[in-house]
Amino acid sequence: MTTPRREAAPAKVNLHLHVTGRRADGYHTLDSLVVFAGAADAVLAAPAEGLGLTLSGQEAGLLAAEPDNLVLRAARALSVAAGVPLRAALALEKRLPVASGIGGGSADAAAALRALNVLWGLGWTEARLAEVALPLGADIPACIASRPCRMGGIGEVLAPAPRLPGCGLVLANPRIALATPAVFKARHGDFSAPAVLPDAWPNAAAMARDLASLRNDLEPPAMALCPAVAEVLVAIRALPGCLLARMSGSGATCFGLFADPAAAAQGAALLPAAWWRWGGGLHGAGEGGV
Ligand SMILES: C[C@](O)(CO)[C@H](O)COP(=O)(O)OP(=O)(O)OC[C@H]1O[C@@H](n2ccc(N)nc2=O)[C@H](O)[C@@H]1O
Ligand SMILES: Nc1ncnc2c1ncn2[C@@H]1O[C@H](COP(=O)(O)OP(=O)(O)OP(=O)(O)O)[C@@H](O)[C@H]1O
Repeated sequence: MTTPRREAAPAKVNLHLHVTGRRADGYHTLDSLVVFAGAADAVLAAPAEGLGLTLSGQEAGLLAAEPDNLVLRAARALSVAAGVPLRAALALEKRLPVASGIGGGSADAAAALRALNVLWGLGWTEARLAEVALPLGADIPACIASRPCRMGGIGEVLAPAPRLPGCGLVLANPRIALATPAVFKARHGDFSAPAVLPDAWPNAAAMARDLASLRNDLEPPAMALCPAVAEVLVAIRALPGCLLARMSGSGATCFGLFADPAAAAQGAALLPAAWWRWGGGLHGAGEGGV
């Protein structure tokens, strides 16, 4: 039996998120510094006669009833675009909370595309996969890369991020799902200018200082829809060693920035057990995590 292709689907974290405009089709243009956390789902792809998806993991429950998982939609879109038969046994290990602002569904779709790119022997570039993926979700191009990046356009314009220092992240979600369209709809006020960022930060404290002058423009509307976001931010800010706390994406997950993964893991353990919480390092930084 062939070993299935396994791809990590790490959580996306928007360290800042400025809404810079609104297009005629209703989508918003964004400026965001995006990083990926060690917290991740996983997608496995193995050869099969038809298409199938199995779900496992502690966050799979909410998705079980959905006929159109983003993993299956991504597989169908790639099969059509590449002109190859829709054949794969897919498995999703779901650990990230659903509809929580850390792009779990987008990360899963991106991981499925990367896995099928190999399984089907396509050899496509990330940019070509991203073109297929964008109609399925604005976050998927960034998730295909799963590397720190500066996001522009509606999510499809990706530029290199500043060189990041070693750091730790806490992620916490009050277990309240927030729908992205509702949060964008509830946003009022002017648009923001894109941020001005340096080429590199010497350490996490310097990074936190610069990020503190920026915002997540979706935080106020998300808080109006889900007041628990404010509570999560207060709790993260109070953790020993927390350098900055902010909401990610359209919420309700918030992050805390720490000097290193160990401090973040210790901090996460102090948050209420009723919340989904995680602490560790960036994806690919060889971190642990709780
Ligand atoms: C807010 C972010 O999390 C920041 O990374 C993402 O832009 C959201 O990306 P996503 O969940 O993949 O979003 P999609 O599934 O493409 O869009 C859901 C809905 O959010 C709104 N939306 C999304 C992305 C964007 N740049 N402008 C928008 O206005 C639109 O109403 C859209 O119908
Ligand atoms: N594999 C999947 N994982 C999560 N959600 C999925 C998946 N497949 C389909 N969905 C649907 O997509 C919706 C958005 O889920 P997701 O977890 O990506 O939201 P999000 O974290 O708010 O994303 P973003 O940060 O990109 O706005 C869910 O409400 C769910 O109905």
